[in-house]
Amino acid sequence: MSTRFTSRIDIAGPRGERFDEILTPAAVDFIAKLDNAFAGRRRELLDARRRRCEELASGERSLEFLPETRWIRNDSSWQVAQPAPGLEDRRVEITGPTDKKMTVNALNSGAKVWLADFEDALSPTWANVIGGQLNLYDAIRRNIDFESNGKQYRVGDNPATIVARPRGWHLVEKHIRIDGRPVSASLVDFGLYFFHNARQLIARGSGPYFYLPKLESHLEARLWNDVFLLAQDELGIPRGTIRATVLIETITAAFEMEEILYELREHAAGLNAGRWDYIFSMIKTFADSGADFVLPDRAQVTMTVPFMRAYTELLVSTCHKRGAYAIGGMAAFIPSKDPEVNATALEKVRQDKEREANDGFDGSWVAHPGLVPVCDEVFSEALGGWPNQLGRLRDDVSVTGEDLLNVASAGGEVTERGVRANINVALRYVDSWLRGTGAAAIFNLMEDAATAEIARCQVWQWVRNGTKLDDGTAVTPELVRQWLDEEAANVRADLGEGNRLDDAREIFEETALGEKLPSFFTTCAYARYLTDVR
Ligand SMILES: CC(=O)SCCNC(=O)CCNC(=O)[C@H](O)C(C)(C)COP(=O)(O)OP(=O)(O)OC[C@H]1O[C@@H](n2cnc3c(N)ncnc32)[C@H](O)[C@@H]1OP(=O)(O)O
Ligand SMILES: O=CC(=O)O
Ligand SMILES: [Mg+2]
Repeated sequence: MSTRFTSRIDIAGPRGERFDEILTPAAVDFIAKLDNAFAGRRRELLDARRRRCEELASGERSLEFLPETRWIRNDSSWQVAQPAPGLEDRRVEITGPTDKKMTVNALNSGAKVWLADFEDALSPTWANVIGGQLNLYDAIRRNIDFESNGKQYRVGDNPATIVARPRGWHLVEKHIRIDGRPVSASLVDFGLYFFHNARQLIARGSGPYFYLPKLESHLEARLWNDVFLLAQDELGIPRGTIRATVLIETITAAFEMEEILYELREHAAGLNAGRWDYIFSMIKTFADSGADFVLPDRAQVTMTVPFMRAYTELLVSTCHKRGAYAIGGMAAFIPSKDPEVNATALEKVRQDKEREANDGFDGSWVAHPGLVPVCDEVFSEALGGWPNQLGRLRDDVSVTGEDLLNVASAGGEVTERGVRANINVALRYVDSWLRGTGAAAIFNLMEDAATAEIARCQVWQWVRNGTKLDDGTAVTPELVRQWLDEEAANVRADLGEGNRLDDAREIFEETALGEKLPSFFTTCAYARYLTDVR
């Protein structure tokens, strides 16, 4: 179905129940204003990404702290905005998709913040995108009570502060078209949430807050800042009301952390160490740069390997120098009904949070309500009565560009088990994503889009480099195809009827075994499988 709101805007896609409450003419018009103002710059920045990527791959260029922005790093006079209402204490942040049940559960989880996810944990079907907006709309207005399986769901008295995470700049939303062009998915997710909820949130003592994913440069942060300025002006909301926490989850952004905070300083709340996409970015950026950049099995790339420590140490010291919160990342372990597995998971999460708290982070992420208490306990002890650790300036930290790029420092090895694990988890996750679920529990771990990206990129890198396994066998396309057949058969036996394994396999083959390494599996898989709109 296709409905014309104005001469320029088309909404294509099924009209779900109450979708018209989100896709009002005024809201869609607001998206169109954002698109008109920023679509061109978005395209230019995506071109700049591509050019930089090619230059890095060909060795024409290397990564360094930018000489032209040294003045920003050397100017000690600037700080980011003061913490906004509801964001003063961020010791525990729960993340999760915006389906109805998870929305209520996350808000009631005891976490200080809920990252309402339209990104790594989203399968961007039209139903999920607009349904998620509806759930947020209802939850903010305390109008989301329901019953399911005999359990009452109702937002309690002290809910978490909502921080919405729109999709990244690389994605489009094909169901909203302006002059025939699909609109930036970032602008759709941001725009609809902001348009409908900013005033409500402010009236309730909170505000319109965002996590910004997958930025690759400070110029992309500048674009977001300009989006915020226009959006606030359009709705007559004072500039500086929005707060944004930027995920540092690409290697190029790690070289521009201070500049990113500077660009957004009027709206900046902090930086987050998005470890999974960071690993993905590291592999992708240097996939063709030779053996020195080949990472070992995914399970061996932990937060304690030197190049990952360099990144988190730099993040904390950069944030605290500028009065910004440093928020830790996601340990993938989730609670289990098996007491032994559960105890191990809780212990692993505890160790992860202890390391972050000791390093000076102001809070961290958990994937499940059952992990809120452990994160709370660890950070409460480290904070010692304060809402943050901004006072810990970490002047002792000195991280060089070489430290950030020292992939070889990870050591470790590549094994048959590691290759098979990547194939297996990628198939399972992509199957889930194609069926509309963007976060899944797989072998007692929380897996999302970043996992599948790491898994298929590692395979590509190992094949490209003819990497030798621990037993001396080289990783070849033929070997991977043989293991792919075997792993697909195993996975099929578990998934049963109605699975999308054949499609998942096709996506894996294209994105892990093709001649070129695609930037994201989500972009092509979205266009091919999640929408009929061409
Ligand atoms: C790389 C990154 O970007 S990390 C951030 C993105 N990823 C995420 O946000 C993933 C968040 N986590 C999840 O989605 C889920 O925890 C999963 C999919 C991993 C597991 O979910 P489930 O299989 O439902 O777990 P489980 O059965 O243990 O859930 C128990 C209860 O907790 C709820 N729950 C589990 N995780 C969450 C969550 N993150 N938010 C809110 N509620 C949750 C379930 O809805 C369920 O509620 P119920 O008792 O009312 O039915
Ligand atoms: O978004 C978080 C990450 O780790 O990736
Ligand atoms: Mg991420």
